[in-house]
Amino acid sequence: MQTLAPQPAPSAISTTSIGIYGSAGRMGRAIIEAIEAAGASLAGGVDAREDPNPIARTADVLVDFSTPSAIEAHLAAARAAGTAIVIGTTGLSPQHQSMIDDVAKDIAVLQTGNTSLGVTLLGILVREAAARLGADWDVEIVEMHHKHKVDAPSGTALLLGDAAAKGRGSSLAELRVDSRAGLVGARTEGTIGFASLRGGSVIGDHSVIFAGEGERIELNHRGDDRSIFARGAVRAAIWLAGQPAGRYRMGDVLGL
Ligand SMILES: NC(=O)C1=CN([C@@H]2O[C@H](COP(=O)(O)OP(=O)(O)OC[C@H]3O[C@@H](n4cnc5c(N)ncnc54)[C@H](OP(=O)(O)O)[C@@H]3O)[C@@H](O)[C@H]2O)C=CC1
Ligand SMILES: O=C(O)C1=N[C@H](C(=O)O)C[C@H](O)C1
Repeated sequence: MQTLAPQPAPSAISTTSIGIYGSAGRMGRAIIEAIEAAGASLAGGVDAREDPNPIARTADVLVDFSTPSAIEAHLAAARAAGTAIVIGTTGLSPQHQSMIDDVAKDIAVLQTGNTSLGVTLLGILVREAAARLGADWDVEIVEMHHKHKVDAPSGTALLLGDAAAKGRGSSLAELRVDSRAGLVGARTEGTIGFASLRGGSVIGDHSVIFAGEGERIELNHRGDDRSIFARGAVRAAIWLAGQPAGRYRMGDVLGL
């Protein structure tokens, strides 16, 4: 396992001006507070049915916590203005991922299902555990979120599943099994299962379970407050604003 050398949180007041796609939403509001706390400035916010282009031209960097159907227009606006963008929106399709790869040829793009420090580290631990435990250790991922969440499995669950699949030298597309119901048959060895729970005001809980014969390892993350995502998103934005074109990960920002 590599030695972890986390980068300290930036202490100097940032002068970066940040534009938000999805500014009136739960995350948008938390990000406005985090921008203020970081001493950065808010270039403005855009929500549904508003033109995404003007803010892309005035902001130093954009953050997107909106909805998958808006991603194409937001990427196009960022690319046309030459402005870096952090994408936190989840529920993205493989087509969205291809669009992001394409736009990242021209501008800096960081896409992640979770901007928190804790989940970024958890992804590394999951990959390591999956690599060290044999394929006879079954991997199951359980997530719970608030009742308003519209996508499942969560972006974080998929990020953690991807880490486990990579640890096994494979891809999540090959191993993924979504929630089971009915006479589904016995578990296929090597697959990665997902279960999604929804209710109340849960901010975001994730468990990665490695189940072996007679023993079990569980790696958990519990989010108590949206500020963990908002702080990470602002930190990522400030960092990304200075980067050349390319596709980046939260681990690049945090030095993990
Ligand atoms: N990566 C991470 O760390 C995290 C990711 N997320 C993800 O962020 C996304 C947003 O979550 P949350 O804030 O809870 O959701 P909300 O529904 O509270 O907010 C979504 C916002 O996006 C706006 N919106 C909708 N369509 C557009 C559009 N075409 N252009 C611009 N804005 C638009 C909505 O505006 P209106 O109300 O007018 O429709 C709303 O203000 C989700 O995909 C969620 O999973 C959430 C937390 C952490
Ligand atoms: O919609 C949410 O709230 C969250 N979404 C992200 C996800 O899909 O994983 C991150 C976090 O868990 C909260």
